[in-house]
Amino acid sequence: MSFFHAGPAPKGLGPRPGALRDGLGLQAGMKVGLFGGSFNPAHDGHAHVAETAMRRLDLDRVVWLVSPQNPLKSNHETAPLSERMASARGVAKTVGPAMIVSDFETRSGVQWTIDTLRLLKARYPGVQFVWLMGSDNLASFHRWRGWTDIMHLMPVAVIARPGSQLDSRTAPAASRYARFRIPAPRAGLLPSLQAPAWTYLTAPLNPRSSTAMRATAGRHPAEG
Ligand SMILES: Nc1ncnc2c1ncn2[C@@H]1O[C@H](COP(=O)(O)OP(=O)(O)OP(=O)(O)O)[C@@H](O)[C@H]1O
Ligand SMILES: O=C(O)c1ccc[n+]([C@@H]2O[C@H](COP(=O)([O-])O)[C@@H](O)[C@H]2O)c1
Repeated sequence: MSFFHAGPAPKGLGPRPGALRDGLGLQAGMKVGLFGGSFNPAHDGHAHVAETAMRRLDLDRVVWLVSPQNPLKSNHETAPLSERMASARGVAKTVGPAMIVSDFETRSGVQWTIDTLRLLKARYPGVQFVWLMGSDNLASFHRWRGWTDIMHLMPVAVIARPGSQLDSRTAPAASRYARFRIPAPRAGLLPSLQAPAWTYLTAPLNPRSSTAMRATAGRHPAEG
């Protein structure tokens, strides 16, 4: 199992003996954010999501799950996994030692988030997981495979992203699960709640996107 801790484990939360063999080094009782992404490349918007979730949900760890390939995106622009892992490691390091960057999905041969989350829940029964995503993904969440199963599997925290806030608040997933929404000031309770439970964390916003970074990187210097 390949994984990467972005620094020494925080004091008192180091992996127990044998934890490295388990893969991610997660221990029962930990509150852990699962942050899936293409990270093509990673950027400070991702750091913003991880930091916001750590602070507002009072998490012990955030696992950056570098996806083999978003099943809803075209693969022709997706950089090799090794490059995206390196990119995610570089950015995760800026957030701190509670970040874990993992190719768990590739190693496990899964692509759909529902399968990933079921595997992780089965493997770490005592861990309190929360699925993390930007609000653009809440807007299209009803198109994900088994999205209602995801809602019933673990709590979900949505971090506001510029350009998708209105969309996501009126999204089918938001309406369908409106009565399970936890007000943001009580988001610290989320990891310990039984699913379905979700929250929407607003402001401050970070405008960065991988698409914009790829566009800039691809532009000829003379184009400015
Ligand atoms: N600036 C941001 N603010 C809030 N959430 C973000 C931000 N950037 C990315 N995310 C979230 O991070 C997760 C992984 O995103 P991803 O790796 O696809 O980056 P991206 O910038 O959205 O990429 P692309 O532009 O290629 O679609 C998604 O849940 C996405 O919503
Ligand atoms: O399982 C699905 O149907 C599904 C559809 C779209 C995206 N996802 C996951 O959502 C996460 C964010 O994807 P992306 O490409 O926006 O970074 C990543 O872990 C994807 O595997 C999952």
